[in-house]
Amino acid sequence: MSRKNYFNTLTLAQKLEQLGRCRFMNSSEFNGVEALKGKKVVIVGCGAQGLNQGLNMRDSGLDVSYTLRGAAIEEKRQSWKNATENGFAVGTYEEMLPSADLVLNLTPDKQHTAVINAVQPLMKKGATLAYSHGFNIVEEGMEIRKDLTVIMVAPKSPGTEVREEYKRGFGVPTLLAVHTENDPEGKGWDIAKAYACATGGDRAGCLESSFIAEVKSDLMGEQTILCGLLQAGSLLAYDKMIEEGIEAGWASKFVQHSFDTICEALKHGGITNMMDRLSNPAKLKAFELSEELKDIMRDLFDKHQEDIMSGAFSSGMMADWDNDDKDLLTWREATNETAFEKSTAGDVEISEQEYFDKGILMVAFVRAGVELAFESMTNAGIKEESAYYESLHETPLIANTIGRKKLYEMNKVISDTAEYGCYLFSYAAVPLLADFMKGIKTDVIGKGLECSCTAVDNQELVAANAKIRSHGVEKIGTVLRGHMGAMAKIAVGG
Ligand SMILES: NC(=O)C1=CN([C@@H]2O[C@H](COP(=O)(O)OP(=O)(O)OC[C@H]3O[C@@H](n4cnc5c(N)ncnc54)[C@H](OP(=O)(O)O)[C@@H]3O)[C@@H](O)[C@H]2O)C=CC1
Ligand SMILES: CC[C@](O)(C(C)=O)C(=O)O
Ligand SMILES: [Mg+2]
Ligand SMILES: [Mg+2]
Repeated sequence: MSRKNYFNTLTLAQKLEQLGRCRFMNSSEFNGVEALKGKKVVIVGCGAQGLNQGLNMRDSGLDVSYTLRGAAIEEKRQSWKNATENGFAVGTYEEMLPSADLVLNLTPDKQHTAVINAVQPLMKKGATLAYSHGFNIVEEGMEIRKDLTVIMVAPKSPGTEVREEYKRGFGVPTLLAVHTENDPEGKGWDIAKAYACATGGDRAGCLESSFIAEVKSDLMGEQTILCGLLQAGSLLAYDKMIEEGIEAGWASKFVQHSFDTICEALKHGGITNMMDRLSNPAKLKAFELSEELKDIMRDLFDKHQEDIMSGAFSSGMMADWDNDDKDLLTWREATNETAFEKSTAGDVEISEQEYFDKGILMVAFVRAGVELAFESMTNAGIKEESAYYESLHETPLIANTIGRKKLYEMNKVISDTAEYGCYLFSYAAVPLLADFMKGIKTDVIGKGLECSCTAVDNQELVAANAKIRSHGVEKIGTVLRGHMGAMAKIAVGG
């Protein structure tokens, strides 16, 4: 199939301008859902994002319905059940699209070209088409009818959390964009802002972004720290504990809940707070391991970012699409067959603090992964705010999915694009870390440091703390978490 990488058609100046678009939007810039009041919103697809965004938008007072491909309706597939069991009207493209004012394309990225080719001829003149990820526009060069407005509202979160946060009276950080080639009436921003208000995104923090900045950062986050490294770290940690004689049920439960437990500390106070949950000797050990991990994995992180920027990643994945998803399905099968995935969590108590004290290696994986992803993204021209959302901010949300049903759940909940990238990274990272893992013992995974003394060298501790706290992800994180805290209070009336 012939595809044209839109990003690669731009001049260097245009690429840099698009990539550098990133502005934190003030809450005074939003006017609620006004621009969409009385308009007909039709969502194509009712999966992870489709269902949860639709529920939020309806609760925000909008007229929301769904359109599904014919077979999904005839066979009453899961997407049909998702929509109808939640009381939404569902119809064919022909029934629903001609009267729609705003059409949200929330189908898998692989299907976008076919979906858009089927959907756009039925859309009325001057309607708006929305995406939650810009792959189709940026990497496949999809061209949309010139009378249609094209926007993007991309939640930086799995669909389940988009809904849960909204129900709490809040939302998830969201990137907004209007496609420069498709804003014929100049209404794109008003619609994108109203859409973000309807999903609750405005309450958590929105960035004025571009399709390009979203794609190049989203792909990087999901491949490396958000999914790829959480998968590699889980598999390596479990295998090591079994090799070292730790009881399998305990190891299984420990790995399943380790990242979500330690990332709760990350969510509240960044890497600094996560590391501060360790005793000083354990913190120094985690610091040393994470420095080593950063040295080993830096080139791999940079390669993923480079391949994303050049288009090599997307052409590789699209070749797999054209090959009936052979690599994706092989990796999925291999992941399901790993010892960790096949293990059963034991009926054992593990306290919250134990996840830190006995999981020094897991803390090291998180620090190394968050910092490397942030560094690779910002070195490539992605702005710090976007890089923060795609590294530190979203890691706890993805870790929660592993806590629910291990790697199976994570890979099911994320998009197919993220799942492919996750395997691509993790199946490169696991062998890369083989020698490092040979030196790992139960003092850093499974049992904790043997020595109970808390003495450390002052200079060493001061230097480690300074390096952790002065990292760019900590500085921008403090600012963005400050906005989120303030907005959460406003949203819940506190
Ligand atoms: N998963 C996530 O949390 C996130 C996803 N995104 C983006 O959101 C978009 C949607 O992803 P996601 O929610 O994961 O998708 P899902 O895989 O969960 O949803 C698939 C939906 O699309 C429908 N569908 C699949 N193939 C076709 C087709 N050929 N024609 C019409 N409908 C089809 C399915 O219905 P059926 O097969 O029954 O017809 C189903 O309702 C993607 O662009 C993704 O990158 C962005 C942020 C996070
Ligand atoms: C992290 C994966 C993601 O980008 C997301 C949930 O934000 C996706 O594509 O699923
Ligand atoms: Mg994402
Ligand atoms: Mg994604």
